[in-house]
Amino acid sequence: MKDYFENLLLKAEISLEKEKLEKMLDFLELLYEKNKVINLTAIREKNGMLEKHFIDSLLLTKVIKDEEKSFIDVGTGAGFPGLVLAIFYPEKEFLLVDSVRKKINFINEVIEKLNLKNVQTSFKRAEELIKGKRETFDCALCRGVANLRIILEYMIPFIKVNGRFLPQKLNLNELDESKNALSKLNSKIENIHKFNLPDSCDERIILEIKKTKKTDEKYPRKTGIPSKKPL
Ligand SMILES: C[S@@+](CC[C@H](N)C(=O)[O-])C[C@H]1O[C@@H](n2cnc3c(N)ncnc32)[C@H](O)[C@@H]1O
Repeated sequence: MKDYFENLLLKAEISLEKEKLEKMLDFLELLYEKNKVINLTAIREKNGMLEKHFIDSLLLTKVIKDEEKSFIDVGTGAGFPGLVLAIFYPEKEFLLVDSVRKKINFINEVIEKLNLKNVQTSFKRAEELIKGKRETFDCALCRGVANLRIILEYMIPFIKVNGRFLPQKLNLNELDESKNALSKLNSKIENIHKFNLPDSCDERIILEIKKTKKTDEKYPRKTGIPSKKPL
C-alpha cells in the first residue's frame, strides 16, 4: 500500500515527508476499518481511497499559499479534504465541519489516535455555525457537498475580505448558474485549476474564488433555505 501511495505522489508531483506519509497511511487504515462498520465513503478499496480521497485532497497543496493560516472545511465527511491537509500542514489551523455526528465522531477518533494538535471539529450545519465566525478564516474548502451556488452561500461569509474559497469540482457545469450568487456575495472567480488524478487520469478542478468585500449579514439565510432556494 505504501509503495502504491508513493507512486501516486510521485506521478502527481507532490512531495510528502516520511512522517506525514505514515500518518496518512494510519488515517487510511482507520478509515478502511471503520467503513466496514459505518458508511463513511462509497469507495471501499484502499487503492481507490488513496487516489480519489487522499491524492485528490493533496492537489489543493498546489493552490494553497504559505500566508494562508486558518482553514474551514464544511461537509468534510470522513475528513476530505480537511483532515488530509491538516496532516500535510501541521503549522496551519483547521476547523472541520459536518452536520452528521457519526462522521465527526470518526474524525475525532483519528485526531486523537494521530495526536493532531491543529484541528478543531463541529457537527453544526454551516448556516448555524456562522454565528460568531463571520469573516474569520483565510481560506475555505468544500468538496462534494452541493451545487456551487449553494456552497458559495455557506462558505463566503466565513472568510475574511480578500480571503479565498477553493471548492473542488468534477466539471465546470455549475459556473454559469452561480453568477448571481457570486455577485450577491461579493466574490469572483480568479482562476480555474485543472488536474488529472495520477492513476485513473480522471479530471479534477479547483476553483479559486476571492472575496472582495464584506458579506451582507443576511447571508447565509436560515438553515435549509440556501439549498431549497439557491441564490
Ligand atoms: C458527499 S459528502 C462529501 C464528504 C467529503 N467532503 C468528501 O468529499 O469525501 C457531503 C457531506 O456534507 C455534509 N453537509 C451537507 N450540507 C451541510 C451543511 N449545510 N452543513 C454541514 N455539513 C453539511 C453531509 O453531512 C455530508 O457528510
